[in-house]
Amino acid sequence: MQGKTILITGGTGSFGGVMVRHALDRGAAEIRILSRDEEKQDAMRNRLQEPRLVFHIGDVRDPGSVDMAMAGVDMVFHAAALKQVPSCEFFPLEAVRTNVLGSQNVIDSAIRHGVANVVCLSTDKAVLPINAMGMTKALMEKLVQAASRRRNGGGTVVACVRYGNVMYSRGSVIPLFLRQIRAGGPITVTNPDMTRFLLPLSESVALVEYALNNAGPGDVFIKKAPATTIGTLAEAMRRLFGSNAEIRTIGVRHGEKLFETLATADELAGAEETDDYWRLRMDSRELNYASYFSEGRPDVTRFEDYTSHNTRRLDVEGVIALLKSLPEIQAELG
Ligand SMILES: O=c1ccn([C@@H]2O[C@H](COP(=O)(O)OP(=O)(O)O[C@H]3O[C@H](CO)[C@@H](O)[C@H](O)[C@H]3O)[C@@H](O)[C@H]2O)c(=O)[nH]1
Repeated sequence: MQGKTILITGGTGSFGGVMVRHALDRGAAEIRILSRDEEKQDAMRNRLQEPRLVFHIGDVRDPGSVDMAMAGVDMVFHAAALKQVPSCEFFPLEAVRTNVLGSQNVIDSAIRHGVANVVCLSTDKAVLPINAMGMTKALMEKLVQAASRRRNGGGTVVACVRYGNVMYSRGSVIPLFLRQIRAGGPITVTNPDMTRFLLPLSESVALVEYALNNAGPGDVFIKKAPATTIGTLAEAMRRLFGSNAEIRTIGVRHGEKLFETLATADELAGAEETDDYWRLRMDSRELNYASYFSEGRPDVTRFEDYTSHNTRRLDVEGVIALLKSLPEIQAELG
């Protein structure tokens, strides 16, 4: 990132906040934020007081505003998205407009402007998707791969990262549980046996940087992560903040799964593994169905899906230790 011009779409969100600091530390020459909300931009501008930070009001749905922000950019982190599961269930076309068509606008603009690298942020909910948010993110991954095939591996490298629940991200369950504890309860648990992967925000930034440095066209990068049940998370929060608030089961929300899948057996069969990461290679075969029947993939059965049910499971103590490592929780504990 040293000396580079970086564009972060949706850059005023949780990810953007941490990535901006990281890129500044790494010596970025200019960081552009493309987002819709002038108030959030103003808050970030005042908080950081940083001349290398340049704000663009715009929307990934509007190709013109994307082009304006893209000129002269070296690398793009595409974080703009509709990401709340329930709201996307009620407004699926809005999710298509932002997550699918908006992503295509970003990819097209980056290729047209000769940007070196684009990293698109995807989610475990894009794997075997059942809700509109996940389905539109799955389509975003397909758009990345289609663009990568068309480029025949040259020019702009467009890749994805996929991760599970980012701990303490805006609008997510951990800050909600904390607000409920502060208010004396109840702590509302949808289903205590539901599991989710847990990823500190700092690790999601590290994953994006890893993808930036290692991506080939159309790759998807995954960070191995532990998981926990939501019942365990609620209990860990209660103990950490010395609360005896009631834990109340409220039932699952629209479009929710009991567990999430970060990668399927099929994907893992062709993947490269390191200690911390999986790199899923794009299936770069030609659209030539003759070869599909003569070149099967016998290795698929050696793997099983990588899910929040079968990954390393944290108990209450494990979750408390992870929570204590988060700067936001440290600030709350004082
Ligand atoms: O009052 C509540 C609200 C949520 N949950 C549960 O807490 C977990 C996490 O919920 P939440 O923090 O709302 O996140 P998700 O709906 O899992 O989605 C988040 O995590 C995804 C990755 O899996 C990202 O892609 C999404 O953008 C992000 O909103 C889920 O099991 C919920 O059922 C509760 O138990 N009680």
